[in-house]
Amino acid sequence: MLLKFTKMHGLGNDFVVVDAVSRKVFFNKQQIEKLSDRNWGIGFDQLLVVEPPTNPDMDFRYRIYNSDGSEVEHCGNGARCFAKFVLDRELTNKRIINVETKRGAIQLRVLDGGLVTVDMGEPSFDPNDLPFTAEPSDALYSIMAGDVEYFMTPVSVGNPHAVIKVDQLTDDEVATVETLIECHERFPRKVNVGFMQVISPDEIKLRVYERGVGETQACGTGACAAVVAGIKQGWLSPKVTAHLRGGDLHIEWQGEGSPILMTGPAEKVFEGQIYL
Ligand SMILES: N[C@@H](CCC[C@H](N)C(=O)O)C(=O)O
Repeated sequence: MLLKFTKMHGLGNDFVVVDAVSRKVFFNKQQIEKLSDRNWGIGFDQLLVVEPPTNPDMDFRYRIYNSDGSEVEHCGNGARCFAKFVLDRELTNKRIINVETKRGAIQLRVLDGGLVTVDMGEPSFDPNDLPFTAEPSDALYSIMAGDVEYFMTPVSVGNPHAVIKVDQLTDDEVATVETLIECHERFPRKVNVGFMQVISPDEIKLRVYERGVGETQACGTGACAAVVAGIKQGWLSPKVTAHLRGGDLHIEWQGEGSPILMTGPAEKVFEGQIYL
């Protein structure tokens, strides 16, 4: 089968986006792994599959797969690219788009100038929601990664994140987390790991080692998790700019009971076709 796709990115977090509204398309794990391979396939961090909604109140459903073939609940950078994709392809002309994801319903608002604001829903700090094996607590949680003890905040924004505050971001830390924290036995469904440096109450630097992918140029849900963790711990104010390797995201959270709002860009790189 010849598969038509669009290559997109949100701050360098890259995606292959497929229109499964106009024509049904299904992928198995092996196909996704092969397509995601940067030597043998197209190469991407996540595959986004745009489908018709199953709920009549929604405009679309979209499914998200990591490059290792695992299906995930939520993808912040992907949601913005999804909005640009459905508008560019004239699958909708709405600028407020309601979408079903594995995490539940999300709302996307396309702003003048092309930026997209995503209502990411409410975060949860309950370890059971990630899941993370621990008794709920307001303090930081200690976790051993090899010989090193890290102190982290577990956050679910639909997908699981461990947020670790560091004084200075270094390559070493990010490189060692793969098996040590992402696959730690206390995270039975694995975890995305964010290392956050607080620059001021409204500015952070962040690097994220993504579950099922590795370190990416940017992670939207990771930025949301880091900011809400920082607000909860009293380090950050409600509106924060997150500097990621690929650029900046603007995150707003007014506290318990409020949704997280994430604003950032979405770019198309090219269109292509490949035999599946
Ligand atoms: N790149 C994404 C997150 C994608 C999913 C993540 N790797 C997971 O497994 O939960 C983003 O921009 O949020």
